[in-house]
Amino acid sequence: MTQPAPRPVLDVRGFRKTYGAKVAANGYSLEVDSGQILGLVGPNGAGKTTLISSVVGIQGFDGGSIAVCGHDVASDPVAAKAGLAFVPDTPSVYGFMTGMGYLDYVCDVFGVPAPERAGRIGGLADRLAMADALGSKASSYSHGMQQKLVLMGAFVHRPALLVLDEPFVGLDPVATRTLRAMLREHADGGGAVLFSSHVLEVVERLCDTVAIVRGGAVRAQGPIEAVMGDETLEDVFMDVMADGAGEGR
Ligand SMILES: Nc1ncnc2c1ncn2[C@@H]1O[C@H](COP(=O)(O)OP(=O)(O)OP(=O)(O)O)[C@@H](O)[C@H]1O
Repeated sequence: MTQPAPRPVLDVRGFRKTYGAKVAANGYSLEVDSGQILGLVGPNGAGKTTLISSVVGIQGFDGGSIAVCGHDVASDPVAAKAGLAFVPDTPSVYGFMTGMGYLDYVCDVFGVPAPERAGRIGGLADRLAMADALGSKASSYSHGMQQKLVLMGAFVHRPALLVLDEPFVGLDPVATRTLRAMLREHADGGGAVLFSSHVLEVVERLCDTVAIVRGGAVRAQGPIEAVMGDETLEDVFMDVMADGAGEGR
């Protein structure tokens, strides 16, 4: 990133989303500052993808506001999207494009200067063991390779905010370790990260802050040490699940 991002990089206030009678987000707030990684955890159907979909602008919402780098996603969506990259839970790439063609396309969309592209792409390809694959069509890639390509596309334009839905699913152990390091470096370089995961050990190791959602509500959030106290994140998660068991998820 060339300029320090405004604080907070992601500002979610009073976020409310319903699907018919189903309340998938009940009006909660959360923030991610520059330098921070926020882990979003919760059981299946808790509302994690709902939040992420609204943050990245692929789904509207019913109440509250979301701003990325100070740009409101509803009233200024292009500016908000220019500041973020999104990695969905299922990689979706154009199979007819080569990996290099896809990355070049992403660089075009986000205005990555041409002289910088080869260096950035080469560096990411080396780290994620994708150098030999970029000349092949994405349709020939395995699931994990497609995931790596989408990750490369997210990192290549150096967004202020990285939003990732279950980013570790499908990655091999080496790539998992590499991605953890890349997310940490992104934050340490002044970026912000929001990601969802069911792998609590990864969240515990990697994140600065955590939000535990259940039934469309944030049940616990804050600095990860404060949320965990003397327990593991798994213990706290189980406490949250047990508390109010029988409520809708
Ligand atoms: N398009 C939709 N139409 C109706 N209900 C939906 C829709 N998308 C999500 N929901 C409901 O909203 C709630 C939250 O779903 P969401 O996908 O956000 O959960 P999640 O935390 O991402 O779950 P998972 O961990 O299983 O991916 C669930 O009850 C789900 O059934």
